Amino acid sequence: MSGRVDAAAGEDPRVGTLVVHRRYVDHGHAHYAGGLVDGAFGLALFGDVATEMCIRTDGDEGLFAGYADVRFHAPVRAGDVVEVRAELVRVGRRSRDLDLVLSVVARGEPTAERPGASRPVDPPLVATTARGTVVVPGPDPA
Ligand SMILES: C[C@H](N)CC(=O)SCCNC(=O)CCNC(=O)[C@H](O)C(C)(C)COP(=O)(O)OP(=O)(O)OC[C@H]1O[C@@H](n2cnc3c(N)ncnc32)[C@H](O)[C@@H]1OP(=O)(O)O
Repeated sequence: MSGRVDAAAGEDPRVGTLVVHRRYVDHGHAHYAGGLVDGAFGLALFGDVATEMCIRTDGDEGLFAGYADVRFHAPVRAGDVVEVRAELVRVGRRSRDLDLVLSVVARGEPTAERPGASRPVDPPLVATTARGTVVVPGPDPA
């Protein structure tokens, strides 16, 4: 897995912070016909990228409070390489809202002759999107 963080200007200086992870979808995750991966796999990756976001913005792993508007736009398959992005879009007192996107950036195309054949997916295929809310600890009482 790789990670990258950028910050952009916003009302709260943390708004616009971006965290990106990449991950190979190993064949142990294939759950349905055709190597299809279950939707919960993507939600677990959203949890990981949200955790790094909380670490970056608040010095704590945070806790996921909920998801809104989870959408599965396209399948994720074993052998894919996926990119997961979290962008901080709102900072509350202890809550933080994240826009979450999982895209397929490479996909396996195995054949009998070349079982390892795979190609980059360009532009990336948006597979799953959601809005998530995480909660971090409040400031220590003085
Ligand atoms: C990102 C993680 N590292 C990885 C995970 O995925 S953790 C695994 C899944 N999550 C959990 O197991 C968390 C279980 N839930 C809890 O522990 C608690 O419910 C909570 C910590 C998430 C919230 O509890 P509490 O601290 O008592 O909340 P409040 O004091 O009432 O509210 C604090 C702020 O959070 C907002 N909020 C609370 N619940 C929700 C919700 N379901 N959806 C959206 N927002 C929620 C609440 O509005 C407060 O916001 P502000 O502080 O005013 O900004």
